[in-house]
Amino acid sequence: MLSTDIQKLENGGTSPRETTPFITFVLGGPGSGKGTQCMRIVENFGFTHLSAGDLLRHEISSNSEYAPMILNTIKDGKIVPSEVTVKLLQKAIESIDNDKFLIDGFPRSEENRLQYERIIGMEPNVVLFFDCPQEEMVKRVLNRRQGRIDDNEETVKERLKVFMALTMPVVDYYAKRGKIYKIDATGTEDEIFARVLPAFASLQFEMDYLLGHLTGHRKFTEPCKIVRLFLWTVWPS
Ligand SMILES: Nc1ncnc2c1ncn2[C@@H]1O[C@H](COP(=O)(O)OP(=O)(O)OP(=O)(O)O)[C@@H](O)[C@H]1O
Ligand SMILES: Nc1ccn([C@H]2C[C@H](O)[C@@H](COP(=O)(O)O)O2)c(=O)n1
Repeated sequence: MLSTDIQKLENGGTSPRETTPFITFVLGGPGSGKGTQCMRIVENFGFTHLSAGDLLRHEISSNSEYAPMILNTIKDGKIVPSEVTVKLLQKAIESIDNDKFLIDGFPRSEENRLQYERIIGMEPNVVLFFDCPQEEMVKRVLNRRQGRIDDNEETVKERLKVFMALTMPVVDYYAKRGKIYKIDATGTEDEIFARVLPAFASLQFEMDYLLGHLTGHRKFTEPCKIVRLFLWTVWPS
């Protein structure tokens, strides 16, 4: 057995990395605009976008052993067993050479979250929550017209029920830990992205610091900015 394989087992299956990646979970109801905004975050901040739904749809189209079960679960608007989804995420994270991941549509339930903690274990640094009224989500899903088997009135009703019953407790869990960044997901795509931008602008220093990307003069000037901001907060002039 290679030493990297041993380390892999000790890490619960995840390959050793030089730095722990910066992980952002992206949550919100069906059609709240998660995927749309993730594309913009990728363009602007260099994240790799991993959509749990896309990984599962890819399994269906590649006819894997799980394909029939995943297809039926998605058709019914329910949640695929966490072992399957977490394994797909783990494989994707291990195979991609980036240190910033946007994990979209995950964790969808407490079971998803616990399985992720057991197998992958990298704490999310921040959790974006796209907050959208149900009527707007239904309108967007029914207008999507991308041929998805779950974009119909009956399935969307079930997905909304599942979202309220199983995903909202995950949002509450991260809110209690101060990790939720809630975004009003109404309005145009541009208006919503304008609300997303400040989240990443304020995280830029933390990301660069944790990932060891502060180089040259920024090693000195960035901590100085934080100290100045702190002093200004305590003793505004
Ligand atoms: N601000 C917006 N206003 C109107 N339509 C939007 C807006 N943002 C996204 N859409 C459209 O709504 C549909 C759903 O958006 P998107 O796929 O990004 O949502 P999602 O949260 O990823 O959905 P799901 O969880 O069902 O995959 C898409 O057709 C998208 O083009
Ligand atoms: N963590 C997840 C993510 C997705 N699914 C299934 C059930 C969803 O309705 C469907 C589509 O996902 P979306 O593209 O809307 O994010 O995929 C799941 O079971 N577990």
